[in-house]
Amino acid sequence: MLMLAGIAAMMLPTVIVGDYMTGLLVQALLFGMVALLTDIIWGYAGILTFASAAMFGVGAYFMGGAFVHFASTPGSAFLAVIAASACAFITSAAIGWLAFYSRIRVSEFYIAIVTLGVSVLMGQAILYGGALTGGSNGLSGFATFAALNQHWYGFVAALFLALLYVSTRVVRSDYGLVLKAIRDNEVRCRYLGIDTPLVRTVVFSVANAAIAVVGAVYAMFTTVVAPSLVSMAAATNVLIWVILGGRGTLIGPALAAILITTLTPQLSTAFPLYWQGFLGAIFVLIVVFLPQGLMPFAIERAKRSFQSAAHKRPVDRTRQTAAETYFTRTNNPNGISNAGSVAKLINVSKRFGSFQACNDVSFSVDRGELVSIVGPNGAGKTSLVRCIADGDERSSGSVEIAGISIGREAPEKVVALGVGRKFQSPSIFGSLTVRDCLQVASWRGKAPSWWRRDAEVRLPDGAADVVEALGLDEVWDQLARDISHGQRQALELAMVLALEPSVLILDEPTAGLSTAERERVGEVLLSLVASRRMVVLLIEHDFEFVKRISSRIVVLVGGELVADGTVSQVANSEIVKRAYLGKSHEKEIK
Ligand SMILES: Nc1ncnc2c1ncn2[C@@H]1O[C@H](COP(=O)(O)OP(=O)(O)OP(=O)(O)O)[C@@H](O)[C@H]1O
Repeated sequence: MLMLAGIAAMMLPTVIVGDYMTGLLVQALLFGMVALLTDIIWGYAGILTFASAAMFGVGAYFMGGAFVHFASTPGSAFLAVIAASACAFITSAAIGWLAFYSRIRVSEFYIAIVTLGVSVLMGQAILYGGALTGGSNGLSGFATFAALNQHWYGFVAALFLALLYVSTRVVRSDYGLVLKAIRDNEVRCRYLGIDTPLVRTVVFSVANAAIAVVGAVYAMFTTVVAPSLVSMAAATNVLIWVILGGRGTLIGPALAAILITTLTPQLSTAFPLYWQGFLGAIFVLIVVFLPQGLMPFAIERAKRSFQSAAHKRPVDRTRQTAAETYFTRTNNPNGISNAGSVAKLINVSKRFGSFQACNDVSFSVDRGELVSIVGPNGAGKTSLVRCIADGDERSSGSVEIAGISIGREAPEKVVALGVGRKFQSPSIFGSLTVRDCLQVASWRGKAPSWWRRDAEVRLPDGAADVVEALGLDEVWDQLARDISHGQRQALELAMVLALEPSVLILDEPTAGLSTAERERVGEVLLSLVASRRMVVLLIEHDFEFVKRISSRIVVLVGGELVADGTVSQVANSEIVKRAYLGKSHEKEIK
């Protein structure tokens, strides 16, 4: 019903404007769809792509080619759509593989360059495609389905609304939450077990296949396909629509594309000399003064006026309930191996060029041990734990988790073995609420829904304890970037605990916390070690705290392991007093 009402509303302009303008609106809606899909790729999956115009061109040329070289029948149109979307999907998957998976490991930034290169290649293939593509003249004048512009408009408006509906559902679903999390902090996502290269490649490929379908519809409607469709100017135009409309808003880029496409013929006729310059000036002004784009600006303004109106209403205290009403506790211990050593390091070394950050470090940790790794600044503590959480980090040696070597596995695969890592500076998702951060963490690598949003956050006991003990329930609906440093530390700790790791790596988890909060973190850790028989590897500078909660202490100095023993053994060790704390601290150790 809503869809029909939407189409009816969208049909209104065709009653008012003439046939020419209706035709222009059809094209504008098609470009609006391209802008919206590009926004999903760039604004949500964080892939700056120059390939949208090329994918659009692929669809248009497949359709034009099918109609010119075969027949203008529904059957050939259907086959052209299938072939075009398959071609766009496979090309995009290849780009994704090259950028995220291959041994070449094209860096994040260079995916933009790869898409640019692929666009240029496609443009050249079309230009020199001979009779198949019509060369520089393109393909034109082919027979298509006889329909009035108004009918085309109805069909394309329905497509537009369907795409808008599906896209909105997807970005508001659990999957959309993962996309936002990846856009915010991809590294944290990988350390939560999310296969971000796969997620991004899938989104890139599916959205590009959809863009090719839009291109095919464009060819059916206009009966003209020309190399200009895949030119650099066309590629840049798509990005301009997205920037002007506002990345990550879906409707914003679509509206920008529709507005610019419909205004261009009129304004370029009225002001032939100034129109392009005028558009360029608007673009520069928006990039400088509204870098988020027009739509987020409008939404922000609307929100502010709504909030100031809401401010005048009395606060509804019944909403300020404890977080327990928002999350449920789960208890699914992830089956820690019965093998004695849960974490085993064998001759682990880490080099940065010629600099040796860790040298032949070997030790193992058994279930139920809380081992603190201590040492002076620059001793190699963080470098060492990075080697445990990411198979690609160490230069030599091996790491085993519950008897299984981590090999050269990426962090998301090491997480699946039971390793959870908290970073030195809190690594969270700033633009998500505390609740959403915990929800993303609570999926533990399971595939989130593309269509629905889970209303419930299910947290295991350890994470739930941190939420309650460190007051995260009080900031449950606040954006993570707006909470205090201590709360961010607590949030990251709770996120990592939501993974129910068998090996928990904590890099200075209490930095920035008050003494009382430190005590509470210590209690939570001790209870996890006692009740879950978890392994905790803790990097901590506060030696008093270390002494109180550790079952063992490992000391690193200059990348070498210089001591490994119980608290009393290490605290009384001469080498540790000299190398780690210095003579003046001897009293403190005792
Ligand atoms: N990416 C890098 N490139 C080059 N050198 C690095 C890199 N990361 C760390 N290092 C160097 O490796 C050494 C060990 O660093 P690391 O961060 O592991 O020490 P740390 O014991 O954790 O220190 P802190 O207690 O200050 O965090 C330092 O000298 C550091 O400068």
